[in-house]
Amino acid sequence: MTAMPPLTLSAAVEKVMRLAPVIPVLVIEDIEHALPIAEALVAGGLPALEVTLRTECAIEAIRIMKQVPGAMVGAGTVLTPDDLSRSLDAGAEFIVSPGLTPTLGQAALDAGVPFLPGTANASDVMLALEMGFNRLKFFPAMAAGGPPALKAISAPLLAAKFCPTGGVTPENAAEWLALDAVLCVGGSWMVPKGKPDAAKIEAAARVAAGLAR
Ligand SMILES: O=C(O)C(=O)C[C@H](O)[C@H](O)COP(=O)(O)O
Repeated sequence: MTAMPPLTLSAAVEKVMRLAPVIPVLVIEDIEHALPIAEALVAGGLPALEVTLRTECAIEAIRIMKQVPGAMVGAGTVLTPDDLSRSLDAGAEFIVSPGLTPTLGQAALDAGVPFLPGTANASDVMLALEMGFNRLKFFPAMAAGGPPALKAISAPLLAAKFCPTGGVTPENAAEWLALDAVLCVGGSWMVPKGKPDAAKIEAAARVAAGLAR
């Protein structure tokens, strides 16, 4: 793949972030769950799906979820260039990481893939900006200080826009989405552990998709 210049990649990340107010963060324990979960989330209005590489079947889940019309499937918990390349081989359309290392950032730039690196403080954001990334995850959002922390961090770093993730809930999502620096939030609450209940997942997705921003 030809590497895209960083600005184009930022626009591509922003497109993913603007698909819906919430990006579901998914931990797929059983490959049989992948299709019903993706179908229910997309039906409920959440097309961007982040499949975390925390389970054995995550890479296969990316392949399967991509079959759902309208789904935009990305990989989360991408920690190394090897994780990144396995995700891309499976067809991941965007990459999310809990943090940022120069090695991983460079691998994402070389691959020309939309990349949402995790940041938790001003230095993290400055490193990301230095590398050409300005659409960022804020992680762990609540533990790192919640909305007041992100408001303070983003005030001098105007180029950066965020997807807070980690401790975001249906109760606090609106407060995050009201911040100027926030384009969307990430969260796992729409899909509880265990055998998926498609109707419940779709209903939770519909509420999440209806959040104002
Ligand atoms: O796996 C990753 O790449 C992460 O960075 C962590 C996830 O974003 C959070 O674990 C989601 O947090 P909750 O919505 O509080 O469950």
